[in-house]
Amino acid sequence: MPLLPTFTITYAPQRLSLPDADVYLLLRFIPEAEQASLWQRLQQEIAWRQEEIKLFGKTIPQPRLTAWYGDAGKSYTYSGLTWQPLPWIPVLTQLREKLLSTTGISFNSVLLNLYRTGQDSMGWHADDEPELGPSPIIASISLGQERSFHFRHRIQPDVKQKLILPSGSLLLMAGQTQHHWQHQVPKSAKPLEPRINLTFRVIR
Ligand SMILES: O=C(O)CCC(=O)C(=O)O
Ligand SMILES: [Fe+2]
Repeated sequence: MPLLPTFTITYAPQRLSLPDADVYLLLRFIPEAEQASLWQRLQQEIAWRQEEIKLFGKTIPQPRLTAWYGDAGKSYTYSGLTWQPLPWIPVLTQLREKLLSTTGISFNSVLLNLYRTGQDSMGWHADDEPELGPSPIIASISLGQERSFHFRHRIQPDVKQKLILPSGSLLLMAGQTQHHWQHQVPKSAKPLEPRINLTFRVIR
């Protein structure tokens, strides 16, 4: 299997050495002292739901809880369903503003994922829906249990990069990343604590 250069962890934003991709990791986007209260607010204030998905003609519950917030009118079509976002609430508006001051990007929607245990996961996919435009920009914040995050190249699926996303980190995916790469959060056989992930997006 072709090996990509090892990714070294620092606390400055780092660009990953992935070919055909623009991916940056900032490990301490949410300071440690703020993580517990943010976690608590998100757990309590978000309208978490377990949605169903159709897989090979069968309807099954998604292996995680989700919620969708954003500007009115910015709907999103995904798995054949069109989702209307819930209106912004202060805890999410504050994070959106923090992202604006850090990245200069004004995000208008956010998909939240709650991975309850190591058995919750997200399968291989790319966030390349037409409403995300030709170069989707996604800002992904992680809180709680650190989890593995894998990239694989679309036309050379044995070219992979594996990361750990720790609590407080920000992963930015931009440019042509979604065209050339897929990503996943695999299940873990180990018992794991819950993790909340927020993926802020720009819907056209
Ligand atoms: O949980 C994560 O880190 C990834 C979530 C994700 O890929 C998505 O919401 O599209
Ligand atoms: Fe994704």
